[in-house]
Amino acid sequence: MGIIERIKEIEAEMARTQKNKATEYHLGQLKAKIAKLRTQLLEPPKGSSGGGEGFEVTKFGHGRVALIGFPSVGKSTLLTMLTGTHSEAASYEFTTLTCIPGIIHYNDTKIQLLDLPGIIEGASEGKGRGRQVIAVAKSSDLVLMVLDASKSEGHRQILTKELEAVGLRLNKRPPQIYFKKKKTGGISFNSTLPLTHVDEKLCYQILHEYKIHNAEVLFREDATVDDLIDVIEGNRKYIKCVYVYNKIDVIGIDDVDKLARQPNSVVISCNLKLNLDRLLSKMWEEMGLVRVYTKPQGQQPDFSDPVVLSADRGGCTVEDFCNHIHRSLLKDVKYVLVWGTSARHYPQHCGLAQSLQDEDVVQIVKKKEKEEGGRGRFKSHSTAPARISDREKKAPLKT
Ligand SMILES: Nc1nc2c(ncn2[C@@H]2O[C@H](COP(=O)(O)OP(=O)(O)OP(=O)(O)O)[C@@H](O)[C@H]2O)c(=O)[nH]1
Ligand SMILES: [K+]
Ligand SMILES: [Mg+2]
Repeated sequence: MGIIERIKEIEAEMARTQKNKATEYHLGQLKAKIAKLRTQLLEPPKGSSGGGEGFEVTKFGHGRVALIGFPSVGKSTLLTMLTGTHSEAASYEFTTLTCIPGIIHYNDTKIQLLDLPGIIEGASEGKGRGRQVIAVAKSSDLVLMVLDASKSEGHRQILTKELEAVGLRLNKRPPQIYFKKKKTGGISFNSTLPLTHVDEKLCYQILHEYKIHNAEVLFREDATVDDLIDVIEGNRKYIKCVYVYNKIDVIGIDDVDKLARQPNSVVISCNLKLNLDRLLSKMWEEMGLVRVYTKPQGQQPDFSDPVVLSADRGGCTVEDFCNHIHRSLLKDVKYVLVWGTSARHYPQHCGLAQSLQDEDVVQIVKKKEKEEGGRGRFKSHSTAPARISDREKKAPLKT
């Protein structure tokens, strides 16, 4: 029997099993069995390179965003509108067959947007080009789930399920469970609060299913058995997702209003160019990019050429900033001066651990180098943290 058939069989058994206290342990065990099989399913077949032809696109820019959705929801139309790169759009399904990259220029950063073939129910099991598409989604920093506003609301759930089946977790953070395999000592099970979903016996049973007999487990939240399995599997990918309802030109205003109120959702129409600005600003917000402007001593910062950092990828402390400029820079840094929202006063002397925020201005003071006199406008020691305003960007920063 193939892996997919075995998954189907266990799923059928779970559906047959009534949920109650007595079956709880058995159901937990079945969940773990399915998770193990799904992980097996993800392993690339022997002898293959893993990727898929037409799907190996080099990362480019400050972040990567993938367009995921059913066929003909308007993904290619959207890519063409946002990036200017042409991607064939047509009224028939599966117009797009490979991964097509474009670049969005936004807030002086470059964001790679990827158009992909439509996926269908069963994609996680290899239907259509589902597996390649999902692999690209996993390599992204943000997923835009494109939905047809005129179609069933159920599509959002079906797609979410497909993505979850291959270990993607949308708009979730990793469960607060500490888990460490040991060589000896048996299993130690603890929690920092009362648990309502998982008890010691269930945890032992799940670990047993994974043939783990020595480990330390500490629940720091009231997590579920699915959370525990995610932590044991350890291969889950937590990605932000914005739900994009396209084609609002063909539905009534009441329905548009309802969709727009869903969490993490933006309603648009490519045909009428409606609300694309809102989509871009939502995308920007979710990516959490941090632009930092370098101010050479005695000169103006170049406000068109930021160093772009991210808390999720690589971090955004002063140290990360220095490493970004040059690996060897760090050893020469005495301290840095920071202007912007992360500074308590202007300018603030900061160490390497200081976190930077979007639109901060940083001057690096090297060892043996004299710091700037601080005569300029930013020396004004204002106590309220403030964002470098557009006006200030245009005005000369005399120092
Ligand atoms: N009414 C309406 N139609 C749209 C809109 N955006 C795209 N379409 C149409 O929807 C159809 C499918 O568009 P595509 O961009 O090819 O969709 P896709 O998601 O890339 O499709 P596949 O590549 O086949 O998965 C085309 O006929 C588009 O003209 C919109 O905002 N409103
Ligand atoms: K299409
Ligand atoms: Mg397409």
